[in-house]
Amino acid sequence: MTVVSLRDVTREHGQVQALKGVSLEVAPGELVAVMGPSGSGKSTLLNVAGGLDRPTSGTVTIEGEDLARVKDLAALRRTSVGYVFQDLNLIPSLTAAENVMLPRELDGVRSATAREEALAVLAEVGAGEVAGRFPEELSGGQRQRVAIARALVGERRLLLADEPTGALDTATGDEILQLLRTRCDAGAAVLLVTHEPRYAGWADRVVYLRDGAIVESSAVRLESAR
Ligand SMILES: Nc1ncnc2c1ncn2[C@@H]1O[C@H](COP(=O)(O)OP(=O)(O)OP(=O)(O)O)[C@@H](O)[C@H]1O
Repeated sequence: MTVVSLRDVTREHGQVQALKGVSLEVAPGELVAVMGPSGSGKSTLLNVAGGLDRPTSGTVTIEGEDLARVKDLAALRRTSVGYVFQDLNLIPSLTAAENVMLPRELDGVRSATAREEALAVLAEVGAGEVAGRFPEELSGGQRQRVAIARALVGERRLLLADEPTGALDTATGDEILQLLRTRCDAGAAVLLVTHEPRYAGWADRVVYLRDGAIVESSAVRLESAR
């Protein structure tokens, strides 16, 4: 079964057609890079795919569930979808571990269990030693790892990453991509927005958007990039 499927999706903002009939499916274990010029609809595609934004027309399904029919979309998002945003959105008054625990606690997982899970996933992303620190005490790369840990916790099957390598140096960016790739190889589906051909080289498939439409889709998976 595909993890996420978009069928003939449009998204209009007033006169602006951010997406014009996009169809896309991402399977378990597949990393799809989304590329295209600024304003081509990449972030809109990601938001619609993850149920953060609703399409004007067309259908979005996550693990077979039509998002238009899901009663508790927030709960589905918390259990199935992990987001890594450009601006990270870490909560400044919470430590790294508490930030990672939060989505699990919102799902009713006991604090002690949520903490154990958070510490395990922070260790997995190489941020175990900063678990007790607040976001402002972390470097950009550490913050990004914490944000990724928060997206991974709870074994969510769909990961959406919008320029997760942002302003990071190449070595740190490669490590972040490696983390996404590892989760993907373990069965998650990943949609990655990137401007960098270097990072698209980690993908199984690259989808190019222009003016809200997919203009090209190509298999890549350059083994030499890894
Ligand atoms: N809330 C909104 N209201 C009005 N227009 C919007 C809104 N969100 C996006 N748009 C417009 O939709 C189009 C697609 O925007 P989107 O952010 O998806 O592009 P993008 O490819 O992610 O761009 P970038 O690479 O610069 O982040 C743009 O023309 C943008 O101005």
